[in-house]
Amino acid sequence: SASNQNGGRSGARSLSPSPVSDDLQKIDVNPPKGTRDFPPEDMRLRNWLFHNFQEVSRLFGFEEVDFPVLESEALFIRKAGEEIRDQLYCFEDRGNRRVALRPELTPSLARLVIQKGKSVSLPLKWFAVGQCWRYERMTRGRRREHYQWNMDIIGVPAVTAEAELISSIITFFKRIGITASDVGFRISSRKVLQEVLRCHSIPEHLFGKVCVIIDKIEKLPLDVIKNDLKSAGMSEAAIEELLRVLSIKSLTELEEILGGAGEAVADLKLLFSLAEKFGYSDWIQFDASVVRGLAYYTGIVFECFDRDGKLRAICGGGRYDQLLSTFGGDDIPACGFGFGDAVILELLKEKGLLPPLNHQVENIVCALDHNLQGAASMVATTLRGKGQSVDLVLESKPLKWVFKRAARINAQRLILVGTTEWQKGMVGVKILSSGEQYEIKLDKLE
Ligand SMILES: Nc1ccc(Br)nc1
Repeated sequence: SASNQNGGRSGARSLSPSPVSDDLQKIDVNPPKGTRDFPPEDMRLRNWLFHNFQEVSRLFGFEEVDFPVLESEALFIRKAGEEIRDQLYCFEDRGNRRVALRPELTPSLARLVIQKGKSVSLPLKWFAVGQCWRYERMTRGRRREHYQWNMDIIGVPAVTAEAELISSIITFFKRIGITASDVGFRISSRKVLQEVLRCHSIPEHLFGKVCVIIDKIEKLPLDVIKNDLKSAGMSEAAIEELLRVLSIKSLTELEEILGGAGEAVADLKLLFSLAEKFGYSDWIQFDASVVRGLAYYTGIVFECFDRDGKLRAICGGGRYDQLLSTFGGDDIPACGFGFGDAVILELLKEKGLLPPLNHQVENIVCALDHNLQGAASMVATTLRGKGQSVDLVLESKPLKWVFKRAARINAQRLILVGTTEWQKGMVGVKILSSGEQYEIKLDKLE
């Protein structure tokens, strides 16, 4: 027989609504390419990590700030050929504005400092933990978002600020069990590059572009680096001298080449002597090849690496004394770092240092009769009022189910609300670890 639109026989009118309407469609339940969900077990690890970020920031007297994930694209448009620019997650909004998902936090921080102007007193010590984005066309399976911890000191020209920032990162590492045997900091100053470029009369405006090219020295063949430097306007002689200086691994040798009068050597010597006083000399080394890939750094730059050499940089940062003035703000010195949430977790996994983090609830409360559901809600509310966590069983369930759930949520106590006990104003308590059980007046329960 002919089937009607509901798949039934002709003449027989289906009373139920059509099984499949136009609105229903099977959606992709995975998150967008390059992004992550945080189911409870991953969220617990993320919260643990962020709690340590926040605790260290508190120990160092920093104030928390945040900014919109969506920013004007103009904040990130720099002409130095940075990867961060090539991968900008940008679009035109419905108001025809060019906007971007922030790829980093520093420009937003600079914008807010300028916005605050004279209403804030320097130095500012601000920190943020925020999601940052990049759009990689060729998703080589790489992520398009990560969370970054940033700490920034605004208004301090001396390298005491950089020494403090490095100390904060080391404090974080110590909190989570990472030692100087696991990781190290490579430290240099872009003033090294600057002094070499000046010796060869390379114009200042090429500085950022040259730094971005040099940052790729470990990732690209040397002849590509040389060609890029030549295209950027450097002579063969300047390139050779630059590469020679970049291979220096000791401050003594650097001083021999650059002399002791320049800012680069002075800054680095002071930083290493402060490190001695902080007690973290074992964590750091001078390495002239460190330049970092952001165009706006102007002085000390540093990055943290895993000594086994298996992972990408764990974090990085430096001084950016010109950024605020390039945004039209005053000439205010600044330095900071970014610390992503991904590589550190890979390192902790490598080192067997991931913390055991289970869901835990102090109480599971269950009515033994459906007429006592209200009473169970009162018990739950009483306990919650005393700061106790409660998983309230919300439907009539067999006790076997309740015990299974109690085990699954790592409940410490089972509170049973039964008719006989409740008539006496009492509830049943079972300590799930020991099996001990007793009855108690509700107002005595704590
Ligand atoms: N800048 C940036 C943003 C997002 C990811 Br994932 N990596 C780097």
